[in-house]
Amino acid sequence: MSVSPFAEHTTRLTRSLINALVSEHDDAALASRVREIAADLSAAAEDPSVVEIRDPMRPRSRFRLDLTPASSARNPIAPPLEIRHRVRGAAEDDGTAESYADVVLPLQYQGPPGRVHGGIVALMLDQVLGDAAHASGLPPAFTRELTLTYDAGTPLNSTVRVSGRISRIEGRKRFMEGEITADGVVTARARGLWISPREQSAPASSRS
Ligand SMILES: CCCCCCCCCC(=O)SCCNC(=O)CCNC(=O)[C@H](O)C(C)(C)COP(=O)(O)OP(=O)(O)OC[C@H]1O[C@@H](n2cnc3c(N)ncnc32)[C@H](O)[C@@H]1OP(=O)(O)O
Repeated sequence: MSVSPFAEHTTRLTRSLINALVSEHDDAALASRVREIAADLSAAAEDPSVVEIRDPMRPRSRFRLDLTPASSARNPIAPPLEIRHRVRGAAEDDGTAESYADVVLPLQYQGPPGRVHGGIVALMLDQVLGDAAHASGLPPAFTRELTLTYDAGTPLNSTVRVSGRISRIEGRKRFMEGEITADGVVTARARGLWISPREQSAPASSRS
């Protein structure tokens, strides 16, 4: 579902406010940024219908009404995770359907200095693997198990790619795998199990 320009603009300004809070340690500098952001918020709220934004997110997530703290365009605590779909080709050339997002994480997502917090790494992989688990025609499923391996720091302030795909399906169970790469180097890997609740899967006679 698309998000209005006003809602997305307000989300972006709120992200800027969050960023100011973690970036500015001097109250005078913080106050200056707060005044600017407040003025922008007020100006947009004067007439939401005329608000325009550059490069709007085009949510392609399989979750129709995405309000999650992982990828919603109207939830400012979410990383700006615009999930897309592709079939791996060329270099990989295995024809596997994949969900992926290219994302830049600013300072509010920091764990160790200069690196993305491990919980945020897990959040993004959970969301992208969850999206991939809902490839067309498959019923809703929940994360049952998620195992992370942190191979290297995931950098802040530069584009990283979060990818996920189905490795195999057994009845109600979907085994998933994915990773985060920075400049083509894997920084974190995830393996997980998604399960459809019994009532959402096939009729009783064909349950697995
Ligand atoms: C509108 C936008 C929406 C956006 C949604 C975004 C979602 C983002 C991701 C999430 O946050 S999901 C939320 C976090 N996860 C949960 O809340 C799930 C909590 N768990 C459950 O609700 C239930 O455990 C679940 C529905 C997943 C499964 O319940 P069941 O009672 O149907 O499972 P059951 O224990 O019977 O296990 C099913 C099968 O898997 C097997 N199994 C369980 N754990 C396993 C494991 N770890 N490895 C291998 N097999 C396993 C289990 O043995 C069994 O095998 P059999 O069918 O052969 O008997």
